[in-house]
Amino acid sequence: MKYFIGTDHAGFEVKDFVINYLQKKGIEVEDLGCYSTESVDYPDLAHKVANAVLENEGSKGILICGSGIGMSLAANKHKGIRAALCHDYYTASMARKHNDANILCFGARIVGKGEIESILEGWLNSEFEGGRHQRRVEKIDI
Ligand SMILES: O=C(CO)[C@H](O)[C@H](O)[C@H](O)COP(=O)(O)O
Repeated sequence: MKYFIGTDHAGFEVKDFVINYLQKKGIEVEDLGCYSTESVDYPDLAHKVANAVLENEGSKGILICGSGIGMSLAANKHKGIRAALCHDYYTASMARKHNDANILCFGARIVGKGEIESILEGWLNSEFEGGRHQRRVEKIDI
């Protein structure tokens, strides 16, 4: 399973923390930017990660901005992307179990590193449950 990660300037400082966390679990991660705290526009990174996920079957993405809102809005413009803005273990877990989300978004100005670990755990420990949720997920794309 490969992950693509992207942040804007607000998310830049936690990016390495997330990458290290995933790599320690043996997960391959490709960093698509940004590469400094210089101000950038979150949609540019959201579109980059969304396209990478769509082009690489079975891959997933992580997008981090200040609130996580802008990243999720932009990524969800792509057909086939289900980007979930998560705040804790429960929301991250449900995003995988019920929504089969393929991009995890969170806000670096909202959650600290302890909560980020919980979000990543909730996401990584949870699998899509299918069944009635499959039907509902299929109704998302129009
Ligand atoms: O997109 C966002 C809000 O929906 C993100 O939180 C951005 O990181 C934020 O808007 C960036 O704000 P800044 O004042 O330009 O740092």
